[in-house]
Amino acid sequence: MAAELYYQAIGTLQSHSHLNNFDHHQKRYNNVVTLVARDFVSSNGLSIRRSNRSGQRSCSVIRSLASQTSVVDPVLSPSRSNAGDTYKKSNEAALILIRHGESLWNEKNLFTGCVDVPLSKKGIDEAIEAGKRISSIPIDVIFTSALIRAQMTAMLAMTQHRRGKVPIIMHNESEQSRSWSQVFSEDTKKQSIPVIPSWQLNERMYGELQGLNKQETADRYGKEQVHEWRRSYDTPPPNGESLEMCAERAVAYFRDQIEPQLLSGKNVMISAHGNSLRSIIMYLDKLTSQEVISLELSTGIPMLYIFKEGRFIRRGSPVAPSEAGVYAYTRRLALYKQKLDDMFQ
Ligand SMILES: O=C(O)[C@@H](CO)OP(=O)(O)O
Repeated sequence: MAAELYYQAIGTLQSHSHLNNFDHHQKRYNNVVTLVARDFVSSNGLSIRRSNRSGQRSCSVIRSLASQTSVVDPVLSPSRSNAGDTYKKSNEAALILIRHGESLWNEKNLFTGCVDVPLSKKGIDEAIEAGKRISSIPIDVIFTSALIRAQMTAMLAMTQHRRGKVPIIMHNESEQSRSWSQVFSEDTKKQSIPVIPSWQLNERMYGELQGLNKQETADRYGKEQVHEWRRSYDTPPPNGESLEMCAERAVAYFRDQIEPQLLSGKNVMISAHGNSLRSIIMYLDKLTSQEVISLELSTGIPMLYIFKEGRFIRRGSPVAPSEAGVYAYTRRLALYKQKLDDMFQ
């Protein structure tokens, strides 16, 4: 078992990159992943000392404790696990970030922003593939943007999850929608995962570029100008949002609504967009406004962080065709997977 898990860690060392054109940070992430592997080996009984040197960063002060969701996963419940004590002590939570699969406008190379376009056939396949990669990672609550491409991605990914819980969209738009979508069985609630949509996780509003072809726009305004609109931190596209403006609402939402869930031990998946996730990753990894320029996210590749002792620790990003062998599991994640193996094999 220890050896198998060690090789999963090594697998991650060899296959962690989802960040294109990101050499500088690649080195930093290599360090992090190396430390992850050391930590991992150490937690499996081998005597390799854990170093403090890492790219891990402290997260900001958690400002509030949100109410707990009613969903308690029996797989994680101490009473159902011989590793219950470990769960209590480890006090960690998984955070999965996923950019939606390819949309019909990604396929056509059009600026999309807040236009609500569904996934392409390729995007559907990517979402299902992403689901396979995270099928053994615990998920207690899902946050998505209000846009269908992020919601489709989350739902399609969850069809692959081995735990088999049902993702249910929470309709909090009005008192009536809340009341009309109530569930009256505690058992059924326990077999459900709340999916919380919010506009704050939407793609950056692309202003007057929405619907324009990216190549034609570059031909017209120049490659440099378009690159600045697309990747700079503080230059907004005409009448649209800069990454900085997008970060103001996406990171605030993350801090107010998502961090408290992680702090209370909930495992969270966020399904969102290239730029809303870039701004969140900038916050998690403490990137500078210069560094974030070269951060590119691929469609449909899940990224895993562990939230532990107030810090976000990147655990690698799988690029292999299946979930097995791509993540360096923490001890807690390995136990969860083992429990699923025991339950479903
Ligand atoms: O068009 C968009 O909404 C985004 C994401 O697809 O494009 P960009 O890569 O320019 O941020």
